[in-house]
Amino acid sequence: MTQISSISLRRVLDSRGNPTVEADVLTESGGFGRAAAPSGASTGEYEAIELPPKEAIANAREHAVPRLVDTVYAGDQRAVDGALRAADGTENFSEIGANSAVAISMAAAKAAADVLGAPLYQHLGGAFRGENFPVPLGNVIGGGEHAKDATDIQEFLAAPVGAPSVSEAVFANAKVHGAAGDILDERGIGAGKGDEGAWAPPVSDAEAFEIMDEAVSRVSEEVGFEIKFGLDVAASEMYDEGAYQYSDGEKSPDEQIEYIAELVEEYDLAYVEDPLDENDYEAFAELTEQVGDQTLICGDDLFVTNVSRLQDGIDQGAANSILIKPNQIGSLSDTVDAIELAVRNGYETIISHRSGETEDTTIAHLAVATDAGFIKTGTVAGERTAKLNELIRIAEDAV
Ligand SMILES: C=C(OP(=O)(O)O)C(=O)O
Ligand SMILES: [Mg+2]
Repeated sequence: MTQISSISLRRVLDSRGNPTVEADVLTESGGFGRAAAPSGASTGEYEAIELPPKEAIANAREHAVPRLVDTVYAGDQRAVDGALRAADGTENFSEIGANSAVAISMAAAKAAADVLGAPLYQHLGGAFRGENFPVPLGNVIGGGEHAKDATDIQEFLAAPVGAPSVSEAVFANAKVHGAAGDILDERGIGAGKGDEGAWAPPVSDAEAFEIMDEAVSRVSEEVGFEIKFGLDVAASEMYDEGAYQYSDGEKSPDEQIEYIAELVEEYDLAYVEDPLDENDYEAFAELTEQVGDQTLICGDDLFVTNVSRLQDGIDQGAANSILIKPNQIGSLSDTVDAIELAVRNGYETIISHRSGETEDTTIAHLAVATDAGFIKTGTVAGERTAKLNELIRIAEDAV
């Protein structure tokens, strides 16, 4: 029933106005799935390879499509992803492109769900998936690689940890974004927005902390539940010549550990992603030792959704949570392997968007299917609200 009968690949626009790969998968019984690859700007050194979309599409048409069509069943995700791996023949999808691979992989899952008449989260998670819903982490203020002349730290994220429901959490994050805008106005600071729709004001990180702190406490008071905040430092992007390069000077790795530990204490941060360079497992382990019982120390560029990098982290006690981005590794099976390894070892999982996104909502389903504690998918902007609104619908559907 779910045998793949055709695959179409095309270029579509992403939220930055760049082309990306979209895949349609059809099954012999008429099941249909469509998915598009997102794209990062602050990419990790060890991510699977995103090829220019024209090249990725041409190579996937030549090598992957013939192996899948009339042969593989969309309902057998391992077989789909195994065929993609075999067609590619490299460790990092550099032949057909992780962008083509992940689009086909996700579209096949959707086609299978369509045949079964089940929502994607149900197909991926099965009857025994957990009953929890992820807490959305919402990017409110940001800079780094996502906006020029703004903060050094890439993302200041609202974390509505006390929200009684997904929809209240989603609306709370939007309110925090609004409150941060008000506070910027009150301070006479004009701000544009970065790639993910977060405010990108020309302020120091210290001022951004003040604004975030004020915004979450205003909204927390209004909605009546606890809202914390967190960071994606994206520290690999600032690491150069053995030090972290901030606008107001540099910090050695030891100073960086001390600085982050102080921020965790001072602001009671719920979440700190990539506070250290992607090659410095030892420093991650040191920071995790110091503050890992108070906050989530998350590896994004550190782990790149890759089981072998995650296993190294587990062995060394580096971080206590992992950011999960399907396009960093190139297939849903590899993604789920990383999630399962994390869960078996007590690492929290945070399913994440990329800074370049489309209307695709797969990550909302994946987060619910795998019982992830958190989902990072922005706050405002259509390609972000696509996922958040889907989460609200899933929560309604799942009761
Ligand atoms: C979402 C992120 O940005 P990008 O997609 O640019 O890597 C991130 O770093 O977590
Ligand atoms: Mg990151």
